[in-house]
Amino acid sequence: MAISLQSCNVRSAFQNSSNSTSPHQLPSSFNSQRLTFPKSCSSTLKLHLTWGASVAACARRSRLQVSCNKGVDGLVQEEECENRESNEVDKGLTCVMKFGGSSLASAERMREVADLVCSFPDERPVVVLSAMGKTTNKLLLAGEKAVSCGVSNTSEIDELGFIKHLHTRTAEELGIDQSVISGHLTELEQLLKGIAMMKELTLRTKDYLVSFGECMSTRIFAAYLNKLGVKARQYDAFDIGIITTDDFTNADILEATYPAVAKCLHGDWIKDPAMPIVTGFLGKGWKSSAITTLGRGGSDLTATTIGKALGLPEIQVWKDVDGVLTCDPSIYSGAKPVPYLTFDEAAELAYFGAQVLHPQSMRPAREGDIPVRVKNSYNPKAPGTLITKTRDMTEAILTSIVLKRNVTMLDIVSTRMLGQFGFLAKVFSIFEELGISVDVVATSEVSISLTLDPSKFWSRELIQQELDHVVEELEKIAVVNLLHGRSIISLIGNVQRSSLILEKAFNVLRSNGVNVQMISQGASKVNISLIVNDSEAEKCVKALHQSFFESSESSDFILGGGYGKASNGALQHHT
Ligand SMILES: Nc1ncnc2c1ncn2[C@@H]1O[C@H](COP(=O)(O)OP(=O)(O)O)[C@@H](O)[C@H]1O
Ligand SMILES: N[C@@H](CC(=O)OP(=O)(O)O)C(=O)O
Repeated sequence: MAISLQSCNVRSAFQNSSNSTSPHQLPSSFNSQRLTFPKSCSSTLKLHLTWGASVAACARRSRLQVSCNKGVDGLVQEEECENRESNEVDKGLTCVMKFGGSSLASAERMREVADLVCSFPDERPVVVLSAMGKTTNKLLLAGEKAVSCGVSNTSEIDELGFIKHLHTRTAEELGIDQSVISGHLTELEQLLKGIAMMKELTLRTKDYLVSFGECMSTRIFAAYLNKLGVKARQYDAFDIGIITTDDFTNADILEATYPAVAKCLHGDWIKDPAMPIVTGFLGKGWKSSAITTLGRGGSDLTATTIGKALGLPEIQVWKDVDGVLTCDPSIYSGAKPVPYLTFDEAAELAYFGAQVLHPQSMRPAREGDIPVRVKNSYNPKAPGTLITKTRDMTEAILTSIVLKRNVTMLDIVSTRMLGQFGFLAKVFSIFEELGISVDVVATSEVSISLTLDPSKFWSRELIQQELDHVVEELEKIAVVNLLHGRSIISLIGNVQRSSLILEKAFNVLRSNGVNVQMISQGASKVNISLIVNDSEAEKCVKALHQSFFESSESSDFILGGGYGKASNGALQHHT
């Protein structure tokens, strides 16, 4: 019998639990990755493991059943590994399939998604669902209206009517009992009345409010699968151990989540196999025990978190496009699917604003080294995008172009009151004190250019008063120029070929008469960011796309001057 421990560390010795007083029985061979036990050792074993990765992951890979005996919060867990190469375990869960709101807009779409889920006979997926269509936006709007409309008018809020109609009609068209969602619809209306009474919508209440979307879509979908004869079980993420910080509307997943989710989903599967249908986007604050959300688009993160917790071999994220595209199709309809990406490229793309993936969603997949496939639920035959740790970069130049609009830029030039270290340290300490995040930075000895993103959807909005305060503080040590209405164009690709990318990009921009105001190449080595005026940004993306992805000609031109390397290694250019 062998257990591949992957990243679990073995802390102490082994015991044959059938005789707990016997001396510790060491495995016949041992290294940090793999334990091999004598053949005779087929009964229940107790292992003392330090959590480094989900023990369920080990179990799946080694086809052993693992169950936690203790809570999820201690570092050292006592595990029982039973050598059960039985059918249930062989037929364990095989992948995560996540469907976003764009895949779940109507009863018709729910039917298609159900067909899709059931169309892979060898797959036994954990299904993660977002709210139907535009439900989350409508819930937020209903909440905002409730603040000022008066208690007696809450029932008349248009968005409440829309949500009720969408969900009751969907249930009706799928032929499932309205009781599956009627309790939630009543509770939603009561919540809106509560908001109207209090005349306030706190972040905590916002999270509770939007949770109704995912709670209802998953209940409808699970009931529909059961009606089709496919045994399914609905789960609310906040009840299965998705434990987060208490940062309402933008919570982070905590480590305790992984063993807790594995214990719950794997345990239930072993006892009574049924397809798990889990709410995306939601969690439970570890201090408050209240419902939290993971930031807009957070169901992608739920999917990768569950994938890592269960150590599943693949995570599928189903969208309404043929995978990750070479740029946002709403900016340029000529965007094409990107067949392969690394986790780093995908994370950078998401961080710099490509709506297709949640910015944090690659982290669990990278940590668990689990491939993520982005597929189109409207066109399942399309190959989609496969995201893995590494890929063949020999031919790669540019992968994707990402545009982030409405960015504020600051040019900060030292008055030389402080030395070089003092200047940089002081500038960044001001941002830290004010809790403002910085996106793109380029520095020289005496100047810093950086961007602040007021529209960043996973952080709070910056208001003018805060910006004025930043400028006031910075002006104590520098001359500051605040520039609104800028865009960041991120060129994601093989930065080993940055000279070629820059030659080509600058040639395109120059021939379009565009002045680049700052450029920065981050330490991640997969992204070069260019800052231009908002008004010129779309034109730039189209021209860059045509040059990089639609022209057969490679770079056979040289662009002279205009940018240099800053002392910190960041490339920079100022107009
Ligand atoms: N580089 C890109 N590749 C693919 N889609 C993109 C890209 N940039 C923006 N998008 C947009 O992201 C959308 C898919 O993401 P999202 O709406 O979050 O899907 P879902 O709700 O299904 O999770 C697409 O419809 C597309 O308009
Ligand atoms: N429903 C949430 C969470 C989510 O992930 O949605 P989607 O998968 O449709 O982007 C939102 O709209 O933000």
